[in-house]
Amino acid sequence: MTKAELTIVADENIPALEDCFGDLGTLVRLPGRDMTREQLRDADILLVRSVTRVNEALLAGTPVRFVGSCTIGTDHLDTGWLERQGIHWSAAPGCNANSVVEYVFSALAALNHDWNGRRFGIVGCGNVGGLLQKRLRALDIPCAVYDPWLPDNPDAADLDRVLQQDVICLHAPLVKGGPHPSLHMLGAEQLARIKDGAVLISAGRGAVVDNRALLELLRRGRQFTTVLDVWENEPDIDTELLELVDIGTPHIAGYSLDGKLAGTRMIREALDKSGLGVAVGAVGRPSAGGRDQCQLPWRDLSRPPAAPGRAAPTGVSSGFAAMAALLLQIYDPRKDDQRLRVAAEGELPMARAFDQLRRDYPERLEFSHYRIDGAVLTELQRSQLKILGLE
Ligand SMILES: NC(=O)C1=CN([C@@H]2O[C@H](COP(=O)(O)OP(=O)(O)OC[C@H]3O[C@@H](n4cnc5c(N)ncnc54)[C@H](O)[C@@H]3O)[C@@H](O)[C@H]2O)C=CC1
Ligand SMILES: O=C(O)C(=O)[C@H](O)COP(=O)(O)O
Repeated sequence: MTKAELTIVADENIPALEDCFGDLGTLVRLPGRDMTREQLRDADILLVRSVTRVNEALLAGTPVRFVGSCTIGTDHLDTGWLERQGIHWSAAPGCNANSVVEYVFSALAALNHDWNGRRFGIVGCGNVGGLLQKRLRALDIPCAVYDPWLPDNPDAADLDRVLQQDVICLHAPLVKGGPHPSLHMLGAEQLARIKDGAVLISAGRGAVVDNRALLELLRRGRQFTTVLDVWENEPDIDTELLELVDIGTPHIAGYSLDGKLAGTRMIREALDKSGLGVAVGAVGRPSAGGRDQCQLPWRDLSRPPAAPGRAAPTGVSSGFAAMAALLLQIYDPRKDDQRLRVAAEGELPMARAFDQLRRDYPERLEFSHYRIDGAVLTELQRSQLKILGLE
């Protein structure tokens, strides 16, 4: 790219855009869900999140040479087509993995479902599932892992065995072809194998679970607890399914501020590495130094938040509930669940309400920003909270 200034078209929901890309040229912010080819007529760089389908229909005939998705998932990118066109692309592997793992523990805390003494099943053991497995191992909690691409995982098991565990966490990407497709990997047959009393947490991609089959099962009164962060047909999710799940959230498991900023920063780094933009940055408008600015939010984040920076005693003084209450002071997924249920009852069509909740998502910082403040906890609980990231 040899233009003095680049045109960067970006999803308006990407944080720190100015900090991370402002030195390169003109930033055009657009709603990600509705981007059109016409809007990319002058774009050199396209920055998206998971809601923009990036394919021939969007990009053919545009000058876009670099596509960056500030997300872990890549199922919205037609990577084959991009590569055939010589369009450089990058996603942000692992950027919000910690946020998703914290969502899992927060959901269990919200359900007052003590993880001690339970057995976990993990489906998909990459950055998210792998981090969850690492935390569980540190907590001395057994787990079984189904990931057909990782047969040597020390906890490797087949899917059936994983579905027999007490807490089943789904973190597989959406894969439609190849030897191990994940589309509807949990259909009626697999869902029927989940034990009564178990907890199913789906935080990978919605269509890994056949939502209709799940709805049928829940309608028939199956007694396992369901936590859905991801849904089929987002943003127009099935509101009857929402009514029947125990916790339902609008695809925000990865929405810690830390995770979102990491996504933006990783894409800037990928752009720099690609060589498509660095030279332009040097001859472009005077800059305070793009990459340094890009670090700024990180320095800000290293300060404890104004309030609350501490998780303090809550009146719940014993057992798992005390530990759960502390975690819920930091992040309580039931608040996201409530907002989604209220939105589903409101005047906006579901799809718009779902997207609006995601766009206006409140700032959420990860556990590592918090310190325990004089709560009455056992040594075991303190060490568990430390493993989860609190001091
Ligand atoms: N709810 C949310 O907010 C978020 C959801 N995600 C989703 O979670 C997915 C996983 O994230 P990462 O672990 O970071 O991705 P990753 O790419 O690091 O790991 C994915 C793992 O899934 C495995 N896998 C592939 N096909 C599978 C199948 N059919 N069955 C079981 N495992 C399979 C792969 O071998 C790999 O180890 C992402 O692809 C994304 O779709 C990611 C971040 C946030
Ligand atoms: O990183 C991913 O993959 C995710 O699922 C994101 O957290 C989803 O966020 P949006 O890209 O849809 O804002």
